[in-house]
Amino acid sequence: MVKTNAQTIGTDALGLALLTPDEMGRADRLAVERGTPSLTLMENAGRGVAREARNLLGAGRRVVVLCGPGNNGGDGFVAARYLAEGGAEVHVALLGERAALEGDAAVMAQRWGGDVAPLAPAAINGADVVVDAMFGAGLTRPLSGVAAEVVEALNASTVPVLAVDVPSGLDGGTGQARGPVVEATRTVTFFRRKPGHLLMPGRALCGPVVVDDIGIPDGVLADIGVQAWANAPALWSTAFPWPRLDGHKYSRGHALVVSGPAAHTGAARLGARGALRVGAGLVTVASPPDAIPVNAAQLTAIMLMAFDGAAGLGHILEDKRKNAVLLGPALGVGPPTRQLVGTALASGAATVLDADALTSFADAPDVLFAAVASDAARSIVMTPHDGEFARLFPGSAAGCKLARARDAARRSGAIVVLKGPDTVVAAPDGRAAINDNAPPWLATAGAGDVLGGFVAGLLAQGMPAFAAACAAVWLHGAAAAAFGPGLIAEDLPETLPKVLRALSGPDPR
Ligand SMILES: NC(=O)C1=CN([C@@H]2O[C@H](COP(=O)(O)OP(=O)(O)OC[C@H]3O[C@@H](n4cnc5c(N)ncnc54)[C@H](O)[C@@H]3O)[C@@H](O)[C@H]2O)[C@H](O)CC1
Ligand SMILES: [K+]
Repeated sequence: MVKTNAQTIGTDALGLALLTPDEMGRADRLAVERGTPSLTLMENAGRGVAREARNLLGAGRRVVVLCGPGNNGGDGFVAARYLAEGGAEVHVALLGERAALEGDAAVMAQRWGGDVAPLAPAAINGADVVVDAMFGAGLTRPLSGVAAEVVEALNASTVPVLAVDVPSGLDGGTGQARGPVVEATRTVTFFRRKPGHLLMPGRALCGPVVVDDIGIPDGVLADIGVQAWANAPALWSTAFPWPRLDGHKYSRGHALVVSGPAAHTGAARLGARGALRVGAGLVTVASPPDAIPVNAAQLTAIMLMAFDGAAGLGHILEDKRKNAVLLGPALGVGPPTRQLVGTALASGAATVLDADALTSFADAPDVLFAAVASDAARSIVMTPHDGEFARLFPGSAAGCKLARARDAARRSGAIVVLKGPDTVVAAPDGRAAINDNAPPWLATAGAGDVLGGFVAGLLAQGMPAFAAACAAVWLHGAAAAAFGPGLIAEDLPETLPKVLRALSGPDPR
């Protein structure tokens, strides 16, 4: 087990660690300090690139390797050598002078021994596959000049492109491109993925990412102090509230979901259904008087309680068995909802704030953050989409999604789930998980309501907030993927059991 941030991450979660380009450079250096020559790292990296290029080459023969002026290019020279030794027709094109190459890259260029042409758009003509070894972790500014022209030619062609480490032009730390960027068919990277391999548009630009072991020992991760992970069951399964033989519905918590008025009750029922399906022992919808008939007509195992205003909600939450509350969807934006949020936060129950519960504080975020900070130990999760996020955290509206979510979690004191195709879950202490299993058809009305219910249901069962938010986001994506296109929000809770079975938790004890 590796202890990090007072959180025990199972050793099988080590594979989920995400390293920034700087952290990756540190991993390289630590590996060298521990006895693996950097040339060996590059040899191993280039050999893996050659393997992946051969896979893409298929029946073709002509490989063009585009090399940049640094060690990304060094990887390319190694790959060229292996591909030529394997019988491919290999052409290398280099940005800059061969004599200007330094260090490991210069050594590998020397070992290549074959011709090296100047980098130019025409270099890719007739290629059956192109290896993009121009820029990797050392990118410092947008591509320009001939590199930009080559990228433009590549993206206009249909030739398969294998990117080395990251597609040239992509910032491996942020997943963003500040200028021309290669649209790769596949990417091969080394030791661990970077946040930019999972964050959009990086994930789309990389294509499938292959992670090769090049001889860097996992032990370096403890020295680096990993703060970001890819979201997957290995990250949170040890904290997942699998049912126990001696359990009963009261031992599995009681989630409360606050309903909107009569014409806006579906969101609460979607959340409630999600909370029940994910395992909360009991779920109650708290309904304003005018919505009682419509909610009552549509609820079965989910219970119903009437409340009228913040005082009424406070009265319900005096019953501490209701230990998790979800509010926001379809409540309406304005002071009444702000009062409901204040009541929920004051109750001590684990709280999930979504939609209108967030937007209602758009003109006074610090009021919300003060209420959240009042009990920092409590489990509070915010689940904004980009629009709600921009209203609450206007200063963090642009830039790297990972950094924005972390900044928001630190400022608010809550777990922040910044939703999207690359949902980021961030904790105030800097821990973050990036989720990459959500299919595009998850973007459907009400899906966010179900996600809030999954979070509330896991919190009700006592799961720690960061782990609960990561698990809920992953289950949400997995249920959508399992169902397939044509998904509507109502299908998510009903597909969850199939996903939970596949997770195959420990035999009940
Ligand atoms: N043992 C090792 O070092 C290993 C390294 N790996 C590979 O190394 C690269 C990172 O190499 P690095 O030399 O740091 O940077 P790049 O090759 O990505 O960039 C080259 C060089 O280019 C300059 N530069 C940056 N941006 C631009 C730009 N827009 N236009 C022109 N020039 C630019 C800058 O000076 C850079 O230094 C890593 O990605 C791996 O592929 C192996 O993976 C493992 C062993
Ligand atoms: K590259």
